Amino acid sequence: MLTAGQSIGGMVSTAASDEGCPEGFAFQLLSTHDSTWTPDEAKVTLNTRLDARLVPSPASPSDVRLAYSHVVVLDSFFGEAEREALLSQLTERDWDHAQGPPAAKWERETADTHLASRTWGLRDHMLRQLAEEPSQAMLEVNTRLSRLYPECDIALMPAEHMQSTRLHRQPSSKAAMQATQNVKRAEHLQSTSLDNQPSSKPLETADEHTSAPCGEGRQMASNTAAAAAAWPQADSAAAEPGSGAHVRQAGRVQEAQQVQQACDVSRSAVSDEGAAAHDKAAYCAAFVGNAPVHGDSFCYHVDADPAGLPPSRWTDAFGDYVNGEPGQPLLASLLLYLDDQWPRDWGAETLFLDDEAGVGLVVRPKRGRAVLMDQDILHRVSAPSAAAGGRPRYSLVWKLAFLPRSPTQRCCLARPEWGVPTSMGSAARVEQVKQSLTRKRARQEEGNEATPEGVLAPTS
Ligand SMILES: O=C(O)CCC(=O)C(=O)O
Ligand SMILES: [Fe+2]
Repeated sequence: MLTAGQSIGGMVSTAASDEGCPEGFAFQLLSTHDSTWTPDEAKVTLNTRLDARLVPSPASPSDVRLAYSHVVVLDSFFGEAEREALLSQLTERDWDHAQGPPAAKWERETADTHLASRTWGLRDHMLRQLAEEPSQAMLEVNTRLSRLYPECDIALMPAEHMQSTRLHRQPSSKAAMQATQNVKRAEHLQSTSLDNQPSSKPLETADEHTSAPCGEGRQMASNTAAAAAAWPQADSAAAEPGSGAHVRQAGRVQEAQQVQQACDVSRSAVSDEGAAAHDKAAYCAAFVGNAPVHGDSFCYHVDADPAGLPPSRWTDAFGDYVNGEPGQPLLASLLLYLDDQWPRDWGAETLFLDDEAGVGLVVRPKRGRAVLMDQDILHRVSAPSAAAGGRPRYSLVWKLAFLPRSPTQRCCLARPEWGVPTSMGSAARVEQVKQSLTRKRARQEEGNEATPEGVLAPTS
């Protein structure tokens, strides 16, 4: 374990220590093992950036920086041995997948938001096992990831510390909470808009979210009455800094309505069981298992956004910041597709959206394929087509925090050795502005005019 203070101060240690940190707050670094794998074995199929925006950046000289969200697709990141082992671990060896996932390990209690429909997700005991007893295959994946990003320490996202620690009144209505969240989102968008758009633009964007049948956040299973009791969340909370809209929620549906933004962690359970039936502590997982089947429906969500978390041990330690801020943990997800084969016409692609620009990306499930994404990017599963029959499309997602080793270091999914990432949507527009500034600067230098200043300096 590594404490927040240690990692961010550059004092890397694997000993558990809470010294100088909020009570009980410690990172669980990825466990690794010996491996012969080298990073050049992975094929970089996609290295892209979207969601360009100017954001406050206390660590940057000009107090603002140009932020992007990244999506990286790596093929041959893991081998057949790891894929088979992981799929067996999550199902059963020789399981007949045409019958759906095994009920002993999966339950149909997971949703993108508390309003969204339920789909298959791993049961709590499986999520715990993934976090607490990593299998050989997981150790190999962890090792490969750590080798790919040797300059950062990589930890499981401490989901349990990202839940609100404040007690609040019950919300007057879900709609009120949602509206407040969207005001928060709108404020965030306004403060970060590159085009200096009138305030109606981001607010419209926010309203679309309010009225959409699906809200934000794919949520995990089996959080409990304890979650609702410990972290009730309300309209008053939503109005406070740090309780923004981009948090995935945890909890069975009744609690989720109360907890609202309690915890990220991808998918949430929405069981019919009453809250009183549960007395164990809420379990917020750093893993998510997905098994979408034909007929399911999914919603765009972000996995987590450090600029919009409710007050928690996490925000006590790190405050509110935009993902990718120098010196702060980068929240990123690693997704592995686990099916042996997945023909194109079976669908079930992962979709990524640059909301501002209204364009996106499609990533097809493929054997040995891994996707790395910043957690603040809008994305969703798409359901398998009828052609897939009852067969689920399996994915396993690691929720991670990439920890910089110095206050100025910025962790980034796009590795320098892969070249400048392809810019899409709002990032492509920014690229155009940068090019025109570069041309203007060249003309000004020729004509000896003043040069425009540098927040648009190229970064990945
Ligand atoms: O499996 C996928 O395509 C995406 C899953 C996802 O978004 C999640 O687990 O948070
Ligand atoms: Fe997700």
